[in-house]
Amino acid sequence: MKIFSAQQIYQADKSTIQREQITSDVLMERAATQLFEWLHSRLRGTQVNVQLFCGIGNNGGDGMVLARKLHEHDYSIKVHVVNYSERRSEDFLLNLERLKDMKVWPDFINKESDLPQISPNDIVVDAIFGIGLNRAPDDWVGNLIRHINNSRAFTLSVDVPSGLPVDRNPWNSEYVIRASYVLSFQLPKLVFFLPETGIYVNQWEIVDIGLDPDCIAKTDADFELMGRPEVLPMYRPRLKFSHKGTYGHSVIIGGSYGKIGAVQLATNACLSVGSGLVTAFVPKCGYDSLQSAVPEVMVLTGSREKSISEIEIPFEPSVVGIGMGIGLDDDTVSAFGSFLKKSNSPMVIDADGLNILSQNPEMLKDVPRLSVLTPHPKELQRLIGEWASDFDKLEKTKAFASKYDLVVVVKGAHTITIYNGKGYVNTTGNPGMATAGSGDVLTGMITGLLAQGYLSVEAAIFGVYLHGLAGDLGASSMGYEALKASILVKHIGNAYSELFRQPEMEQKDNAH
Ligand SMILES: NC(=O)C1=CN([C@@H]2O[C@H](COP(=O)(O)OP(=O)(O)OC[C@H]3O[C@@H](n4cnc5c(N)ncnc54)[C@H](O)[C@@H]3O)[C@@H](O)[C@H]2O)[C@@H](O)CC1
Ligand SMILES: Nc1ncnc2c1ncn2[C@@H]1O[C@H](COP(=O)(O)OP(=O)(O)O)[C@@H](O)[C@H]1O
Ligand SMILES: [K+]
Repeated sequence: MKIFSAQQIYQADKSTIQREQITSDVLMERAATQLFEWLHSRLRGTQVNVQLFCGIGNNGGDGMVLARKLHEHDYSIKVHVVNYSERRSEDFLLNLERLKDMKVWPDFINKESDLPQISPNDIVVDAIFGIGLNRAPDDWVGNLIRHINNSRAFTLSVDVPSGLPVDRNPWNSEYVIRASYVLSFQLPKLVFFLPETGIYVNQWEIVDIGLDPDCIAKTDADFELMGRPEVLPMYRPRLKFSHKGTYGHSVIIGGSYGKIGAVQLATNACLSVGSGLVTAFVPKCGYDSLQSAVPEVMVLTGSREKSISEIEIPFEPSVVGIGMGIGLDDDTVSAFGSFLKKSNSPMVIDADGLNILSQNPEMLKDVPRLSVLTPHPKELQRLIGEWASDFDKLEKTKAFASKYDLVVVVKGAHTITIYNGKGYVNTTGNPGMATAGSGDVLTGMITGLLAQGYLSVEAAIFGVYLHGLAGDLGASSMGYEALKASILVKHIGNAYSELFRQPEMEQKDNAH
């Protein structure tokens, strides 16, 4: 699913209005009807107080329409107009009149007003600001937002949490609604998925308001949300008359004294994701443990006991995954550098492999194009330098990836794969995966997918999705805390099955 900028959303609104030959208030009515249906299907007439806070733009207009519909269905409502500007939108005014025609009289909140009482049992509808927010809310509006947050009432935000701009970080983090639930029109917003701004969104859901599908299809989005429908078509089926050679020979290079487990996890994951053959290249101290822990894996060793000082692979691997637990010894660094110089096909680089690149940036030119780099935030920072915000981080990563023609997997709660100026936002995974070695598992999986012929960007996106799904399945049986990296590996097979399971309630199962 595409993720649009505010400008692109306005364009899609405009194009829908033109194409369907409707007026903008018809689109607003349609949007707010969806909001009403959502709320009504959950409340089913329950006598709860609904307090609607509506701005004076079109987001407030949506709130006005919702208020009218709730009133028509005998809900107990209180409507507040947050009167932050005299420049009221036409559709807001139109719907304010329609509400008054039904003898519902909103109160107008301005700078001098007392803050309204909100009980924790009320439902708050937040329709103060939408995607039109372009500067910090005034302090009195910010205080009202804080008051709503402090009420602990269930807060349903219309389109976006008010006070959260869609293309930058908020000016003042206190002046943003902490939404219990966001109903986002047609498409999700990038801010829902970034660590600095995703904290304002507990759960979100798309409401389909029928925006022009041609316009959406034609518009190039900088970011895309990767759910099952986007990932499934990337799957490469196994062929009946295939053999292990069909699915590639992966080589995992890494490990040092005390860090052989990283290679064990990566090789195991590489096999489980479907690589035909897997060889590990480790220092001598890793030989026995690897041979007994993962009998399917072949093991090569270097000449040293505790670290890698040269990398010699006596055959042409389909793909190499390198860096986990490899350490930063001088000899390891030069072995890594020489290995890069003689490598031509895409590889996967993780952990200390990335740290070596950060410390020796002249090596970057030797990284084969279309290689996949999998940094966690600290490793990314060492590679691309400090950033001012998540938005800045993504721009800098895009520039870095384009400069060296690489795929960069920015790991996090919503891992974002960056390639060719675009970002692919992952939807699977959970906080149980914040555990030692889960990154090693991901590296092994992406390597194993490349071995099977997936293109670099697809191996990264598909691997990240499947890795998160394995984590979700693991967490569903054992919870977050006990989830360990080795359990992720055990669930890779289940994750494949889950990918192909037909959800019974696909239509309704779209909350996040
Ligand atoms: N355009 C359309 O056809 C549709 C728009 N819809 C709604 O319209 C919303 C966008 O509406 P608007 O463009 O009117 O914008 P908003 O309702 O988000 O904001 C209202 C106006 O306030 C002003 N403003 C921005 N920041 C401010 C601040 N800090 N203090 C005071 N004033 C400020 C801006 O001029 C802005 O246009 C969407 O989020 C969505 O809820 C929906 O009704 C669906 C259809
Ligand atoms: N809160 C979270 N939600 C979802 N996924 C997470 C979360 N925290 C970590 N992960 C995932 O777990 C992996 C952690 O990788 P990394 O930090 O490299 O771990 P390690 O170095 O221990 O192997 C990444 O794929 C990341 O996306
Ligand atoms: K809002």
